[in-house]
Amino acid sequence: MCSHLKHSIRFPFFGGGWLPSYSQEEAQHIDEELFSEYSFSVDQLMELAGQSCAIAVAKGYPLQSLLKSTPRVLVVCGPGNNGGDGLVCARHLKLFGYDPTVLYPKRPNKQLFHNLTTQCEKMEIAFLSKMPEAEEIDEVYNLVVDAIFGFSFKGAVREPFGDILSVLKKVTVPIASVDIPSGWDVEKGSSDGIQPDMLISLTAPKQAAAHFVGRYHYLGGRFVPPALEKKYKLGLPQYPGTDCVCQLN
Ligand SMILES: NC(=O)C1=CN([C@@H]2O[C@H](COP(=O)(O)OP(=O)(O)OC[C@H]3O[C@@H](n4cnc5c(N)ncnc54)[C@H](OP(=O)(O)O)[C@@H]3O)[C@@H](O)[C@H]2O)[C@@H](O)CC1
Ligand SMILES: [K+]
Repeated sequence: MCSHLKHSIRFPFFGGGWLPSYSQEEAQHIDEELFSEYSFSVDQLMELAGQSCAIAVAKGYPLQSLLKSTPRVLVVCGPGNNGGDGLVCARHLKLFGYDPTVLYPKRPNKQLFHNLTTQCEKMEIAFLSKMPEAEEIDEVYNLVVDAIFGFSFKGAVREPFGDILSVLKKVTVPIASVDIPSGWDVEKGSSDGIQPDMLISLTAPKQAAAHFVGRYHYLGGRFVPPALEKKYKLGLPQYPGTDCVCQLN
């Protein structure tokens, strides 16, 4: 376990101050420790993470500001826990009055993901069988939630996600990325990757967040116990009041 952070970059956050960012390995250690030492379950943290993503989306793109006549949002979910955050986010967006549609092309055979999928279906959230073309997305949806890959993404993108990311590079509606813009190297970012308008960093920003140039950067996942924050020198900002997201830019 590493509790000493060697590679943090610092960047300013809303209201003043600085926040360190974390390497892929550091993010994975923090994640593991939350489950092993602090006895959280994945379901618990995923619910809080996904709900904070929905709240950040609602703050950045309020219902009354949407340009289309129906509040449709496309939520693209990947095969890991980032995709699970997307399913939770879709469910909470529905509760907030949005009309989410989910694309979930590679579904892991695990009870957690079956449950999250059923919960969405029972809330009459539609699932697409294929990725729409960029023009159709621009025409039908107000924004896209990118929950394809998070901090475990590595190497060249494998299909079907290569094609999906190619479409997302062409859309002109805003993209809100969960934890990391999908397809970006978790530490170095990607100059020719998708360029989200919103990034919701979970627990703490990863190093790639330093390359984010969109309008809204939120921190979500207000579940870090103080002792863990101290051990990893997370230096998290003060969340306002009882809010579970904090705007960083
Ligand atoms: N403590 C926290 O902060 C919390 C974090 N949470 C969330 O968890 C996220 C991390 O989740 P994670 O570890 O499951 O991995 P994630 O990034 O979703 O992707 C793994 C999947 O992607 C695949 N894959 C990888 N590379 C690929 C490639 N090149 N091309 C194609 N596929 C590729 C890989 O496939 P495989 O290697 O199995 O084929 C695997 O199936 C984190 O970012 C945050 O959103 C919250 O839910 C809870 C609290
Ligand atoms: K993502």
